[in-house]
Amino acid sequence: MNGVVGLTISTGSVRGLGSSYSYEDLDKIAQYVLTCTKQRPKIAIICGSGLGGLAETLSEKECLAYKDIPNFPVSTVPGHAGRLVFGKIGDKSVMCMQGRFHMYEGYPAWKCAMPVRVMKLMGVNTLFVTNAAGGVNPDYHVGDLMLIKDHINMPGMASNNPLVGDNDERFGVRFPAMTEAYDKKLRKLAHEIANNLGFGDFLRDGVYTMLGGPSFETIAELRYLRLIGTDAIGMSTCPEVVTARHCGMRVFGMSLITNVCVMDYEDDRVPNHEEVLETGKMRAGDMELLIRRLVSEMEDE
Ligand SMILES: O=P(O)(O)O[C@H]1O[C@H](CO)[C@@H](O)[C@H]1O
Ligand SMILES: Nc1nc2[nH]cnc2c(=O)[nH]1
Repeated sequence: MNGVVGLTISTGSVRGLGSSYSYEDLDKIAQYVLTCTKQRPKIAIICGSGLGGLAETLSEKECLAYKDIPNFPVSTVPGHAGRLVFGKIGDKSVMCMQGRFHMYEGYPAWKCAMPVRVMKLMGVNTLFVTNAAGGVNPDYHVGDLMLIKDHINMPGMASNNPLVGDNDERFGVRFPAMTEAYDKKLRKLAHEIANNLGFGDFLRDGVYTMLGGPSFETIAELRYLRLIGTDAIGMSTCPEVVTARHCGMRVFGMSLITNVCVMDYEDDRVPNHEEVLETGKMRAGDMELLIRRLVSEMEDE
């Protein structure tokens, strides 16, 4: 397959840390992907666990399996189809990742986020990230939609930041700010649209925390996460968002609360991935509607 684009992965970071894909390697992947679609999207959407249905709603749909893209990772998790879907929402070209990469699959943080750099090199300037998450905030209910206003990147705090390693200034600066990781204007517009759609009762605004997974949290861990300001907990998203902000992309994030996080030793409920996927089915339609409206109504960058 490498022969398709003549891509061999180059030396990588001098100290063996961080991405082993150079700017040129990623650009070859981006140019290859562009040969597989007539769309030239400026908007990309990463679909979380069980949330890939949004990609099915695109018009003029074209699909490209990750396994058919030279040097692209592959999805290993149920609920992540493992393909790029190109098409249109209204008159806007978009691309969806129907399935993302997680650190618990064995991918380092930079590799989880590597598709974001490919998107950037394809011309994308706005990234939508969605995920399935557990509700840590006791006021949250299963089926709530949470607009992500900020995140706590736990793996990143332990040096599993996707930007670890040599910095290529063509992507961004060595020390990027993350104070406004999630675009305020898009969040405001999403609130307005959600209220018009009658979603006010189940729309939240909160802080997403990423843990590496794949085990769900202990009760003591959940109590700690709440203390530090977590509203929703998951195992993804932060590497993608940090990488997107590093290369100057505008980011909008949304979590679907798929399960309650049990924080009481007397409570026998346990989280499981099947429940996560089931909740996705229950609320996915509303999430899709909100994102489609947002894409249609937002200003181009
Ligand atoms: O974050 P996404 O990919 O939506 O998936 C979430 O759901 C899975 C656990 O059920 C984990 O992968 C967690 O991160
Ligand atoms: N870590 C974590 N990830 C999730 N993804 C969906 N639900 C959960 C959860 O409760 N915890």
